[in-house]
Amino acid sequence: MTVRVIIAGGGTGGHLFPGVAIAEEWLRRNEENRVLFIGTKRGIEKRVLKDLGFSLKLLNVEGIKGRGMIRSAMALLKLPGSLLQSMRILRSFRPDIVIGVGGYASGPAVVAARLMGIRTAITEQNSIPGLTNRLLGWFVDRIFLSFADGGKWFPAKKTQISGNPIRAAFFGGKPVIEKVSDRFSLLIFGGSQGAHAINSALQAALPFLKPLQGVLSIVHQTGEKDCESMSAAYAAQGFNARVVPFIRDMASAYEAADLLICRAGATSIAEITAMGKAAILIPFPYAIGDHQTENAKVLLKAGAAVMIPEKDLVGTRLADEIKNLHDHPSLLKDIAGRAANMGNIYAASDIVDTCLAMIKK
Ligand SMILES: CC(=O)N[C@H]1[C@@H](OP(=O)(O)OP(=O)(O)OC[C@H]2O[C@@H](n3ccc(=O)[nH]c3=O)[C@H](O)[C@@H]2O)O[C@H](CO)[C@@H](O)[C@@H]1O
Repeated sequence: MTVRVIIAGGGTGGHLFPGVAIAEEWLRRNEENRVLFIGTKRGIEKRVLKDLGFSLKLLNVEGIKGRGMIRSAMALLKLPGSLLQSMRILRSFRPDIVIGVGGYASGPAVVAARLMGIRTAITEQNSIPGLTNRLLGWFVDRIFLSFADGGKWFPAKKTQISGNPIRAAFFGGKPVIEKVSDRFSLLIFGGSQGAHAINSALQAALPFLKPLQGVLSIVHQTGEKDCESMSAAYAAQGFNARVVPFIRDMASAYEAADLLICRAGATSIAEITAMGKAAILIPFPYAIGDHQTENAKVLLKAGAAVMIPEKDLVGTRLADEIKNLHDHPSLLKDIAGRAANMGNIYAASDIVDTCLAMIKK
């Protein structure tokens, strides 16, 4: 049986990449299966899907919540148009199922599918869902949860705790970046868009990391804005670092790292645990319901990560945590081992199994 699947949504990597993981799994099952993505032109999907070999259709849709009265009203006015756009795409592609992965484009695409009698599902990566998914929960056939906690926002009989799907490269791929074996390798990144607070803290930490200068190997993803200034800061302090706005091959970057310094987005957490990596987590404190702190605490309680709340993020503290983990290899290894115990690499496979059963019914 061949299946035609639409993956709708994205915007940030935390929503899009679980969708990519599900798409990969459909194609792994049967290379005749067809997958189409629906997103927006401003989302990360526009920049990354083509290189991954996936087709993308764009909707003219924006976020409604938290954007001021006028912009919210304008976004609302665009909704009927994006619903019609979605229906045209669905009529032409004829999917067996539409899976919303969160983000603006998932709303109209999933509602259009529902109106047209096509099977629907959503994935919720966080323990506290965003507005689009909360509303879609009432319409869809199935809700796949990364965290059991997310369930309390949705009708219970539709939910399935599947875990957060991660791409195959994170657990079976061959690393292309060689690890520099005699160095202590840091991978610093701030979610899919970079994090100014982490970049600033690193700059402030560099003078205190001087004792490790000859030992550190650093890869730092800054986002677009801070790339130049961060490069200059490393050069000025005499550190050798590879500084980039975005990393395309994250699986290899994780693989080569001894220690990660990053936010605590749900998809980053799923990847860290699947790869069994030690991390210093610095949750983004303004995410809905402070859900990144909740994500980080799950690891913290299991001794599977170190956490620095952003309010405590100063150069000395960050440098001390890095030095401590460098100086105590057994501690680093224990943290990585406990993280590995929490990894779930079967989420995409479980989601595709359930979707197949829904389609066959
Ligand atoms: C600020 C905010 O609200 N962020 C949310 C957003 O985060 P964000 O989009 O940052 O998502 P995550 O941290 O969960 O995931 C980042 C994803 O981007 C990839 N990546 C990252 C950097 C890079 O250079 N290259 C790259 O490919 C990572 O491998 C990962 O797959 O979505 C997540 C999942 O809904 C939420 O939990 C986060 O709270």
